This record gives sequence, C-alpha cells and structure tokens, in this order.
Amino acid sequence: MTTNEFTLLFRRRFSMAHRLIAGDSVKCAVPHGHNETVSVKLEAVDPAPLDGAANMVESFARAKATWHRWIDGHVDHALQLSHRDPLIGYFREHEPEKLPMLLITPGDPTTEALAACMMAKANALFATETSPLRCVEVEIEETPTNTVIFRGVPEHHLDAGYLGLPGAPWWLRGDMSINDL
Ligand SMILES: Nc1nc2c(c(=O)[nH]1)N=C([C@H](O)[C@H](O)COP(=O)(O)OP(=O)(O)OP(=O)(O)O)CN2
Repeated sequence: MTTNEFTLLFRRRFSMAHRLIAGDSVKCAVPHGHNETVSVKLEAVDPAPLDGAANMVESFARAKATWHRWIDGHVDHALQLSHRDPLIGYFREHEPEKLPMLLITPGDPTTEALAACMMAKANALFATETSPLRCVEVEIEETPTNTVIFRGVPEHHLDAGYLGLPGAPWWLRGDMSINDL
C-alpha cells in the first residue's frame, strides 16, 4: 500500500453565534457571534500514485461540494448551543420554525467540540457519497487570535448518547442535519 503523500486542504468561512454556559465566564455565557474559518485536510482512503493522465487524488469540485453545501446551507448563521442550554426550550416554545438552525453539541459548543463534530460529520458525508477521501484534520479559526486544530478521534470526545436517542447523533449521520431535536 502507498502511503498518503498528498493532502487536500479546503477553507470555508461561516458566521455563527454561541454561548458557553458550563464555565464561570459571564462574557462567554452571553450569546455572541464570530466569523469563523474552518479548514479541513483530506486524504485518500486508499492512496495511490498519480496515474499520469488526470493526475488527481480527487477533483477539487467533487471533493468539497457536499462539505461546502453543509457549511454554507446549515452551519452558516446557526446558533450553537449546549444540549443542556435552556434556550433550546425557548425556541421549542416560541420559535419552533427556527429549531433546524440550532447546532447542538454534547456540552458547551466550544471550538474544540465543534472541531470534533465537524471531523465526524465530514467523514459521515464522505462515507455516504462513497468518496475516496477522509478528513484527517480540522482547523477552526474562531477569531484572529484563537484557533483550534483537531486531528484526533471524534468518538473519544463526543457523547453519542447525549440525548438518550436510539439512533446515531447528527455528527455521525451523512445528511445535512446539525441537531437531533
Ligand atoms: N478552549 C476554549 N476557550 C474558549 C473558547 C473555546 O471555544 N475554547 N471560547 C471562548 C469564547 O467563544 C470567546 O468568545 C472567545 O474567547 P476570548 O479569547 O476570551 O475572546 P477575545 O476575542 O476577547 O480574545 P482576545 O484575544 O483577547 O481578543 C472563550 N474561551
């Protein structure tokens, strides 16, 4: 087997809002927004030498189409909340039509949690479309001064049973979902 000598890297900007309620920072517990940039590093599941003809690991357009559709159509302008956040109850009661725009993480929606969710989601999307690629690293620039890089195993950090639901959580499903509400 050939080792992975090529990595494709795609960047996308999105706007978001969140709040962190588990810590003691009042500043972080007030809903606030960031314009963030996510970068994903993609590698071939079965690496092979360039073929001397098309010479591509995968076309850029094919490699990023579904991922960017998810970021642009669902992550962009989502409100990110902990599954324990009482604001979810507010939306259920008063603005249920906006529930699909809540991105819910198990625990606080820190940049670390988002990075782990994004890697899992990217790989679920790639698996569903039988892409030859997998995501090996996610970098999220939350602000010009704060960046998180994740190159681990999402399952080590995300509680898939966070809501006690029978099925797979949204980050493991190869669809456009961002919550399990
Ligand atoms: N490890 C983490 N720590 C914090 C996160 C996070 O996701 N992971 N997030 C926040 C808040 O989102 C906050 O908005 C950003 O933090 P902070 O650096 O305090 O914000 P500033 O933009 O004011 O940073 P400066 O570099 O001082 O401009 C908090 N912590």
